[in-house]
Amino acid sequence: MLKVALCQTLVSDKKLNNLENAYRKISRAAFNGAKIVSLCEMFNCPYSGQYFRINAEEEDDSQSVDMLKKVAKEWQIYVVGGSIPELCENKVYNTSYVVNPQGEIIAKHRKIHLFDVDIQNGIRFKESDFLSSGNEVTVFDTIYGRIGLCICYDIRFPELIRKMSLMGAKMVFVPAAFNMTTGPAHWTTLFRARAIDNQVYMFGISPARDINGAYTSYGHSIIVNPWGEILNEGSEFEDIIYGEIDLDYVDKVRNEIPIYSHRKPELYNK
Ligand SMILES: NC(=O)CCC(=O)C(=O)O
Repeated sequence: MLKVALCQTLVSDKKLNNLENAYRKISRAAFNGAKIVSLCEMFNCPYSGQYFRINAEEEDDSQSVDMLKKVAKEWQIYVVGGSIPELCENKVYNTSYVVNPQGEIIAKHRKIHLFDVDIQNGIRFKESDFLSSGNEVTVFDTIYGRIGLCICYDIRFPELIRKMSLMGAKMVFVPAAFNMTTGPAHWTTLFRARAIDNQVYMFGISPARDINGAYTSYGHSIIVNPWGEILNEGSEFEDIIYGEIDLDYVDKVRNEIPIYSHRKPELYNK
């Protein structure tokens, strides 16, 4: 069994506090036996347009990435570093870094699908006013097997998670920050759907809810198994959510309902 932890941190506009809080939470999760620990989307600044550029960091000059490397090496764990605003050639990306137990970056995902929505009597957000989009599907290898990685709104694109599964991912991490319109409506269903669709473990990592913040996250970080069952789900408050993962169970479900050998891509991949 593999112990995974999701750190649902309360993110403020004080970057150093956010980094210290993330460092403490990751350390506690590792102390409690987690071997893979993940943070939420934009763990170093609030998920709100005005904070992205002023908190953006270049990869080789990044306090946030340095913290991820340090804590991963100290505790000999994998850290899925939620996401941060990444500055590159004057563009800002919503980027997730993954660090191995040696403290090296082994993956980097730039959010592909930007959250541009306008819901009547609900949330209006235009991420593309502030951020540029990535254009690569991200999977990475660990001693526990291949893992897929995408960010928040990316989960709404089933083809993306299917692609990761076809590339061999048995677990998919989704640092995210759903809100009070779409969170209650879709969060749980999306994670369960992607888990059942692809027979993978799905991990959703949210910031804690800050009702006074510029953006109110839903919270409810979640772990779903390949059968679509919720193994653990957080509340709206700060917390660490743990899950015991059995990767043989992925194979069991895939053998029992062999969708990968039954699929007929020649009919629908046109
Ligand atoms: N940060 C995001 O991409 C938010 C996505 C979201 O809330 C959704 O409903 O999708």
